[in-house]
Amino acid sequence: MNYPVSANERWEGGLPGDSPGRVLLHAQGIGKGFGRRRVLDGVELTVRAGEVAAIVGGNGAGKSTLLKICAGMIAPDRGRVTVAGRLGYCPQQAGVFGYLTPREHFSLFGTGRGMRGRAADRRGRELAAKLDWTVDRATLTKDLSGGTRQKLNVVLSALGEPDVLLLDEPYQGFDRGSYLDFWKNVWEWRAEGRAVVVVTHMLHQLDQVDHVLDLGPHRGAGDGPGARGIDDRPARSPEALR
Ligand SMILES: Nc1ncnc2c1ncn2[C@@H]1O[C@H](COP(=O)(O)OP(=O)(O)OP(=O)(O)O)[C@@H](O)[C@H]1O
Repeated sequence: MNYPVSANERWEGGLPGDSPGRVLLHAQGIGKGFGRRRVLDGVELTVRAGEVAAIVGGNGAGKSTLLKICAGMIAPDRGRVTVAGRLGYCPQQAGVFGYLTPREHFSLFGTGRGMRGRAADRRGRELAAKLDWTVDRATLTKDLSGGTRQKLNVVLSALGEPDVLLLDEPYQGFDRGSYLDFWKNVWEWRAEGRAVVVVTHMLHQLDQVDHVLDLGPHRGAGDGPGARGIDDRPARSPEALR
């Protein structure tokens, strides 16, 4: 998806009151089910330039499903998603190749986004360094540790300077220092005017994000969807979510 946001488009979901940036991601009335199970129902998410949104909820609440819909990986049953600009998506399961090195990934993914191979390699290593990862030339991706493979996943999503970053539990396997580095990157991306959406089970950072979309606890099949729609107020404190 690479649709411009038209100035006269009428959003139904309401917009954050005091955020200056233009809308970069707008998910409107999203509904999705699998078989008889409704997972998402009427979910709204609006993220402007320079904002960070967190998607929280219990296992099976539909967080990854919503992100995949926003990334254009799967279609919603109802509703629509509008993305302005370039999109970077970090899936929960890394889509990487075991017999390529990380640097080969940088070139491959970067050139796919219009970068020159060398520039992509350089930028990939810069982004890796920001996660405290010094990339060597020889190690194959299959031989990376789980946390480092996940860093590769994050770096690949951020290559090509996307306007909208969708990150699905991106720090799995990170040590504490790398976890803090990751959030530093998020604040930098926000400062650069990107829109960042993070699916997370970690509630510590929620008082620092601009929006929290709480998809509620997973209640099991038959209890209806966990999705309750966007909380488009300023982010609640972690205490409020417990
Ligand atoms: N392709 C699919 N086919 C059938 N059911 C699916 C499919 N994808 C997801 N589901 C179901 O939809 C529900 C929501 O899944 P999803 O992965 O979005 O949850 P989640 O909130 O990301 O969970 P977790 O916190 O465990 O990662 C689950 O019950 C899951 O089994």
